[in-house]
Amino acid sequence: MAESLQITQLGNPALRQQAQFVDNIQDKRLQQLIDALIATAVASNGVGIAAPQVSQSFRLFIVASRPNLRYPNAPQMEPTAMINPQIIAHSTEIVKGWEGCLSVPGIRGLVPRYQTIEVEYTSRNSKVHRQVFTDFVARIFQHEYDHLDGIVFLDRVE
Ligand SMILES: O=C(NO)N[C@@H](Cc1ccccc1)C(=O)O
Ligand SMILES: [Zn+2]
Repeated sequence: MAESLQITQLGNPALRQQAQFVDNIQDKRLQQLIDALIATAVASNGVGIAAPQVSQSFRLFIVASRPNLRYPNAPQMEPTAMINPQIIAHSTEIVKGWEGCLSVPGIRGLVPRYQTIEVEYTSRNSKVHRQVFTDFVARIFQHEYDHLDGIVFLDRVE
């Protein structure tokens, strides 16, 4: 298991950068960053983490939903690296749900998100995926996707 990295906190400008498109997915350093992000999410009991949260301004995040103390009813899934992700379509339905952020410790907020989204992303083996996510996994995706544009959940709390 790779070592986990220090998480950039709110107030650090690195969290507000516009992250850059990933050109070479097979680059060794990028693959090591993916391993470190997964280790960091697991070590922090997170269900997701985005590269800007370790001050790496790449359009890359991990979605790692699994039931844990912080989100006991989270669905179980394999931690998945999503590279150059896009939201292709979304439901009109919007639902509010509680979110936290590893970069904003100790604070939760009620955040409106699309209930269902159709997404496209490239996985770490350079395969392009198109999938539909709903409810909590859709929420995590939208939360991480925001980080790639320097947006944090507090910006969306009504
Ligand atoms: O800070 C992050 N990811 O950026 N991690 C959050 C992700 C998250 C997203 C949406 C709802 C709940 C939780 C976490 O608490 O694991
Ligand atoms: Zn976050």
